[in-house]
Amino acid sequence: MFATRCRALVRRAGDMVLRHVESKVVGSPCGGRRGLAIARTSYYVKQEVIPKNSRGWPWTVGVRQYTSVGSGSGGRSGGLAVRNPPDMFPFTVKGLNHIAIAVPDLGEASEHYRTVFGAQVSEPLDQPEHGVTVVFVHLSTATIELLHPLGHNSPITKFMEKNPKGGLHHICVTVDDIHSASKHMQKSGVGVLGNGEPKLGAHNNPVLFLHPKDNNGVLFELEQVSCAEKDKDIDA
Ligand SMILES: C[C@@H](C(=O)O)C(=O)SCCNC(=O)CCNC(=O)[C@H](O)C(C)(C)COP(=O)(O)OP(=O)(O)OC[C@H]1O[C@@H](n2cnc3c(N)ncnc32)[C@H](O)[C@@H]1OP(=O)(O)O
Repeated sequence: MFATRCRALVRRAGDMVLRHVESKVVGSPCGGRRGLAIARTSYYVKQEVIPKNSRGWPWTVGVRQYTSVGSGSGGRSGGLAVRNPPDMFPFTVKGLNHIAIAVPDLGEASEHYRTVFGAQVSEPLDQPEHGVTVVFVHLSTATIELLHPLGHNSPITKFMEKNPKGGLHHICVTVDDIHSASKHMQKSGVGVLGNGEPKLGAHNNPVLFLHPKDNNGVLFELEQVSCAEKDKDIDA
């Protein structure tokens, strides 16, 4: 019922939006309870489907961002012409997961974000597989991961030597299919660090890192987040 109404509604808004919304909402493997559908929709497609209760329609379609549209030639966003990713793109970036900052003193940094930014901060968590200890700083919709070297072979040791006061270390984005993402990166000439196989990260999800020299000098982490986990976030 939800899928049918959504399809019918979206059809009114044009072919490009129809294809996008169908692939993300109607075809979503995370489909389920209707009450969550709106929240899930706006999460996946970045506000392209906006809840609205006028004229008996539960939703209306508004075009805000077109960065994750999977097909069609493009559209307009905020008055600017935008181009869509290639057709049949092999994976989807669902959004920003966290931004990591390497710090020389975890306790001091946690206290800084707690008392200066008013953030909720977690206890330090050792990640021996990754050679770091992390603290999560929760800032409403954004999470900062504070990093400090752990053990003798930490991958962030050199970074700390070059940036003794700390610095922006990496950006982590959530993806729906980390194996497809990894294959696509390698095909595109982007170096996947390590042996190319995902490891479990601090959230117990599979993660991979991409070489900074292939991404404008920025180290990227990809984290695959399961549907169940997203539902937990939406419920919270
Ligand atoms: C717990 C988990 C989670 O979130 O779930 C985590 O966060 S684990 C977080 C920690 N784990 C990781 O970072 C894993 C992936 N990282 C790595 O494999 C390594 O850190 C590399 C990125 C390959 C860098 O290795 P290393 O520092 O030993 O090599 P290197 O000094 O020769 O660096 C090679 C070039 O990359 C640059 N470089 C190094 N680290 C960088 C960074 N974080 N951001 C931007 N550029 C960076 C260096 O300046 C250098 O540039 P020039 O050549 O121009 O001088």
